[in-house]
Amino acid sequence: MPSIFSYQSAEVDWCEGNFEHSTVIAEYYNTVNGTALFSLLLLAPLNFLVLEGAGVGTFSELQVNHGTSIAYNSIFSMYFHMTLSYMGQLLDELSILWTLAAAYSFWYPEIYFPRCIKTRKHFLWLTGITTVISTLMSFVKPAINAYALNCIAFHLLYLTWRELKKCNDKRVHRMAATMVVWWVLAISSWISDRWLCGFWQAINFPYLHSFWHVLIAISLLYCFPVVMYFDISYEVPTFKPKIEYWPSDSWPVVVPYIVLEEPHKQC
Ligand SMILES: CCCCCCCC/C=C\CCCCCCCC(=O)N[C@@H](CO)[C@H](O)/C=C/CCCCCCCCCCCCC
Ligand SMILES: [Ca+2]
Ligand SMILES: [Zn+2]
Repeated sequence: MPSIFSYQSAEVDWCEGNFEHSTVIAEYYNTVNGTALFSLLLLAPLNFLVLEGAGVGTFSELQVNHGTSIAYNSIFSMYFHMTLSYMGQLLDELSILWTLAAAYSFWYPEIYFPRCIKTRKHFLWLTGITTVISTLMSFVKPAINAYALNCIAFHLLYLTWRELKKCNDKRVHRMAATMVVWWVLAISSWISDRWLCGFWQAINFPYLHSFWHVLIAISLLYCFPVVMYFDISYEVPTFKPKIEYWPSDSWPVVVPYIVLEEPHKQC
């Protein structure tokens, strides 16, 4: 019986051939492109500086904490693709589950709480209990965990749509549209790698999962400011958040971030 740390003991094996470029790294390109998530960490210092300057410390702390958990996602993803071990798969999936749980706990707008939940503290308990149960269930059939995690994106899409209906800030609509386009490209790559591997191998291009890593990281780069925009609108209604791009709007490659303007609430 192989150990849970053994190479290739995971239930899942991605389309890229194993040990083709290295004797210690099972899926070379999937491992290397796992670093794409680190690029998300750019967001943490940028928003930290801007929001701290405006005296809204709590948001920046959350950003930094979130940056840390995304760093873990990135490290566990690389470990998984390097070893294709059962432990690697669970660390990868469970770190995503707990990062999403933390994001929901802090940023899920109160107006969408279930009727029986009256305070954010109660919501924290609900999220915590749901996450612990999901963690235990994830050992039953690890191969379906990633599908379940991907379904959460549909809930995020639904929330974004509900919020956009109430919002007339064109920059937010544009940012949300950009996030969705990158996510569609990302999820198409992920599904294609899983379901059409024979085809990609036949044309000698089994690298779609490594594209997923980069595309989902870009989508999240746009997702965070959208989520923060709505959170600030609810939590600090005296400020009006505004989406800005670094280094400027006109550059082809930009990092989005939030600045705060007083007073007025638009969404
Ligand atoms: C009010 C809630 C706000 C939520 C904000 C979003 C917080 C993001 C939290 C987690 C980051 C996810 C990091 C992804 C790591 C990918 C690692 C990876 O590739 N793992 C694969 C194996 O290597 C595995 O098969 C993939 C599993 C599926 C992961 C699904 C993640 C969904 C994240 C939601 C993305 C939303 C983007 C915009 C949606 C329209
Ligand atoms: Ca493989
Ligand atoms: Zn991966």
